[in-house]
This record gives sequence, structure tokens and C-alpha cells, in this order.
Amino acid sequence: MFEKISQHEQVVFCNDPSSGLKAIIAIHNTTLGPALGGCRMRPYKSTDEALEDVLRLSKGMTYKCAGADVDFGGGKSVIIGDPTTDKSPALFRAFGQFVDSLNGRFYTGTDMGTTPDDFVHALKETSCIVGVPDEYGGSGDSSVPTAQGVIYGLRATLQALYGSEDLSGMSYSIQGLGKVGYKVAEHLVAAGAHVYVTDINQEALKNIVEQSELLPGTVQIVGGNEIYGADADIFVPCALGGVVNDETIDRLKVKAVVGSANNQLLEDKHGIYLQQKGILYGPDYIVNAGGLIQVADELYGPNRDRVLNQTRAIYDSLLAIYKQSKEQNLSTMEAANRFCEDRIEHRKRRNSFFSHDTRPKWKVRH
Ligand SMILES: NC(=O)C1=CN([C@@H]2O[C@H](COP(=O)(O)OP(=O)(O)OC[C@H]3O[C@@H](n4cnc5c(N)ncnc54)[C@H](O)[C@@H]3O)[C@@H](O)[C@H]2O)C=CC1
Ligand SMILES: O=C(O)CCC(=O)C(=O)O
Repeated sequence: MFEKISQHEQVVFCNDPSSGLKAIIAIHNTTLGPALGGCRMRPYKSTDEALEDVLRLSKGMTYKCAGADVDFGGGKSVIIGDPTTDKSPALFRAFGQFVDSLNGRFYTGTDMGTTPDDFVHALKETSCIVGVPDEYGGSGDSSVPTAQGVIYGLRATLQALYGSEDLSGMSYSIQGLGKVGYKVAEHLVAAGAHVYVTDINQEALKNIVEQSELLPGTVQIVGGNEIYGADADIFVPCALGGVVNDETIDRLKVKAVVGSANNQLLEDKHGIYLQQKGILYGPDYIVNAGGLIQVADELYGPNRDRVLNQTRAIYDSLLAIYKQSKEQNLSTMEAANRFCEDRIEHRKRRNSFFSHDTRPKWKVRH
């Protein structure tokens, strides 16, 4: 086990038989501040699969926090269960108690399979919850700024590819029409684009088709596997991670991959393969940082303008990473990783120079 978690500071297994909660919290690195990251709920096939996911996701959060320049570290949690049948107030309250037991080392909120309303129950047990609805003192649905950030990422990518950031007239293949993917699809169709969409949820597909009838762009539904070969300009993964892999890369006809899904590359080497194939990759943790920016900002007192400005900066960060990758002949993922690792290293030196006990410097509202 220690070999498996060797890059992480702490991993907590949470078991509450009375509510049925089985969860894992992983804290990857707290150099920049207390760990922050959402909670994913999935019917994982095994504990190993859940552990693998939470370890990868929490590491990604360390890089995402560094890339977005927020004073938090990398953490994430997963609940093993089916989000359509296994949710209950008791389950989220039990989860909240485990989060509280970490005494401010870990803050959490929504991710795939969970919604802001779920965390209203957890909030009764701990103040270390972010992204609950406004009426509960939170900053609301973090998928709104995440989707905005994806749109800035798409604009920057079009700018890098074609010298124009105009979204219209282009085509996009979107995988997953959940909280983030749906908003991205809606925005693109409203801009006059053609989108190919796929989801395992038929209701989400029906909704976007109905919505598109009122908008200038068009929507075409494709099968789960067909999305990889869709004749689109940009592939926009907004569901699971690991979708850019040995099998799918050969099928991609797109010029770029830019989406919200965490850990899109099965392994970092797939970023190099994309580069070799002439496909521009927008590193996921740079593109999808909008939600993180909002929930991190919430702890200083929510301010929508501040969040919007910081989310807009995703455009510039991405262009800077594309430039660096070109100049240094690195994949865009390698360029992004270097940028974030430098920031963390720099802060590590400052932390130890001043003191070991200055975090956290904000007061959390109760
Ligand atoms: N919600 C947020 O603010 C953020 C989300 N992300 C990432 O973005 C991705 C999407 O997140 P959310 O929209 O919040 O999740 P969600 O649970 O609201 O939506 C996910 C959607 O993907 C669909 N889906 C699942 N498996 C699929 C498959 N094999 N093929 C096609 N569709 C499939 C689901 O039916 C659902 O509609 C996740 O990887 C998440 O970690 C990243 C940063 C922030
Ligand atoms: O969006 C959130 O609520 C927290 C940030 C996060 O978990 C993520 O960016 O994956």
C-alpha cells in the first residue's frame, strides 16, 4: 500500500456501515495550502479501482491549484456507490464527519456524480465544504465557471491553431453532457457551431437536441465509441478520464483535444503521442480550473467578478503553455507540468524559509 501511495501525504479510508458509506479521501500535496478537491461518486468495480482514481485525481488537483495560482494543495475524494440509487442524507452526513475529522486539512465539494445539494447534508457536519448553493452560504454550482473556463480554453486553442478565436463555424465532439458538458454544448450551439454529442444518459441527449432547436448551431448524436472518430475540429472530453489512450488516439481526426474531464490522458506519454500526431492538447488541469477558482475564492467571501477575471486568465495561461511547448519542443502536458512544478518548488522554499505553521491564513465562515 505504501508503494502505491508513495507520492501522497495521506490517504483515508472511510467506512460507515449504517449509512452504507464507503469513501476514500486522498491528500496529495499541501505545499501550497490545505488540500482542496471535489468528491466523485461512482459504482467503482473494486476498491482498487476507486483508490487508483482518487490518487490520480488528487495529484491532478495539486497541479491544478499551482496552475491557477490558488493557495490550496491537491486532494480529492471518491464515494463508492451508484449516484442514481445509493445517495441519502445520512450517507453525505457520514462523509461530512470524516471530512471534519481531518481538521481543515481537506476541503471538498462536487465532482462527477455529485451535486451541490448533496453537500448541504455534509455541511451540517463540517465547515470544510465548498460549492453549496448561495442560500447555504456557498458560491453555488462550480460547474458554471468550469464550463466558462473550457470555453476560454477552446478560444485560446482556436487562436493558436487558426489565428482567430471565433467559436462559430467550427465543429466539436463532446463526450458527456453532465453539469459541465451540457453548459459547454449549449454555449457552442448558441455560438453557431456544429456539435457531435454522446452520453450514456438519454435524457441529457434529448434535452440538448430540444434546446438546439432554438439556437443557430446544430447537434448530432453519435454512439459512445463513434465520438472518437467524429469528423470534428476539436474533441471535448467532459466525462471520464483516461479517454486519450493507445486505442483512441489512432481514431481521432480532430486538430485539438480540449475539455473538462480530469486526467484525460491515460498516461503522460499519450500527450507526446498527440503531439506526434499533430493534435494540440489543452492540458486538462489548466482548462478545467474554473470550478476550483470559484470554490477557492469562496473561502475569502464569494466575489463573482474576481472569479470571472481569474477564469478568463485560463485563456492566457493556455496560450503561454502552447508557446512554451513549441519553443522548448515539449508536449503541452510536459510544458504545463514544468510550469506547475516550478511554482510548487518555489513555494516550498519560501514555506520553509519563513515558518512551518503559517497555513491556513484565511478564516472559514461558519
Ligand atoms: N463539475 C466541475 O466543476 C468540474 C468537473 N471536472 C471534470 O469534468 C468531468 C465532468 O464533470 P461533471 O460534468 O461535473 O460530471 P457529471 O456527473 O455532472 O456529468 C458527467 C456526464 O458524463 C456522462 N458519462 C459518464 N460516462 C460516460 C461515458 N462512458 N460516455 C459518455 N458519457 C458518459 C454522464 O452520464 C454524465 O451526463 C469529470 O471528469 C470531472 O471530474 C473538472 C473540473 C471541475
Ligand atoms: O469544482 C470543484 O468543486 C472543486 C474542484 C475540483 O474538484 C476539480 O477541479 O476537479
